[in-house]
Amino acid sequence: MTTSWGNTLLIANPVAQNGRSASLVDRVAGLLRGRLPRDSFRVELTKRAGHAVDIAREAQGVDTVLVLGGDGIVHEAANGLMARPADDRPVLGVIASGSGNDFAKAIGIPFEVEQACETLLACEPRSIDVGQVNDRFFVETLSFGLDAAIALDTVVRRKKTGRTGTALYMESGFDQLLHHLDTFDYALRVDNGETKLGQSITFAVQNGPYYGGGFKVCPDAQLDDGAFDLCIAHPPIGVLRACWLFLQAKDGRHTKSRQVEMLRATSLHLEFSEEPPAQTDGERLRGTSFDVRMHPSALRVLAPRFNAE
Ligand SMILES: Nc1ncnc2c1ncn2[C@@H]1O[C@H](COP(=O)(O)OP(=O)(O)OP(=O)(O)O)[C@@H](O)[C@H]1O
Repeated sequence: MTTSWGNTLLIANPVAQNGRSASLVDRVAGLLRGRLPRDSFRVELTKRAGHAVDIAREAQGVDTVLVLGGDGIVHEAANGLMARPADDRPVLGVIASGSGNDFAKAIGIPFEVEQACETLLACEPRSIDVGQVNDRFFVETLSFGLDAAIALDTVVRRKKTGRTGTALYMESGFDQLLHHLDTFDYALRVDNGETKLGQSITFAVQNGPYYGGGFKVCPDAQLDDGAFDLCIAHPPIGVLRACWLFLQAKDGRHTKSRQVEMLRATSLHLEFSEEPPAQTDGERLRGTSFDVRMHPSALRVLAPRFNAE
């Protein structure tokens, strides 16, 4: 079987999903070695947080970078690849073995690793847009406030309990909803228009539709439409109403609520009066001032389809 992959590097995060990912590396490597031309495939394990950025940025003579891990390792590899000139940017492929795997879901990669490898081997590269917030790139999600607090809380909770996925996000979600329903004052300028002041409980800027282990916060977000979809939940929202909206968001049914504002943008400037909890692709982000811009069709990914159900 021939693929269009060329020289292929697998970057594997052995600590993803509380270390369960480590046991998958040999399985994936064995499977792919058997299907790719001799000497065209090698594996590198990450040794520390941030390592995948360096590996992806510095890989020489590589045409395709595959990652094995969660949204964090996808985020890091994408940042490494985006630091390279566009004409020397390998294609990205994802084998999901993380806890949330929102990006893999958005590009239609199955979560079972053998199926993921078969799917990747059968598909051609497709271009996706990449977002940038200050000096960081992101492929799926950027959010501030309650939902970011939930995403960050899941990391702590997962280490304690070993739980993962939607169940974990639900557990963190209800805890944050009951105890940290905070409001953040913001000033927002969309596409160089007028600056508008507002208050938010959650503020999401999505490239793809998912965050938080499959919550469809912006159901219409498309990875290849050259624009961000925004979802802003405005106060006042009581605890019961917030819990209801949270459950609705699992299937993207929250968007018609009167407290929820949906927007589209290709660039935005966002200032908060105090530092909110913030995440991008599930990784913590710090600060109060955020410039967000779009890089249309900047990265090629191995994807059978976009925005899988
Ligand atoms: N060898 C390593 N040692 C410690 N941390 C690492 C190592 N390699 C990567 N990391 C860090 O692990 C974190 C989590 O990685 P990843 O997202 O792949 O798994 P996950 O958290 O289980 O999945 P998800 O993000 O989908 O919930 C990232 O912040 C990454 O920087």
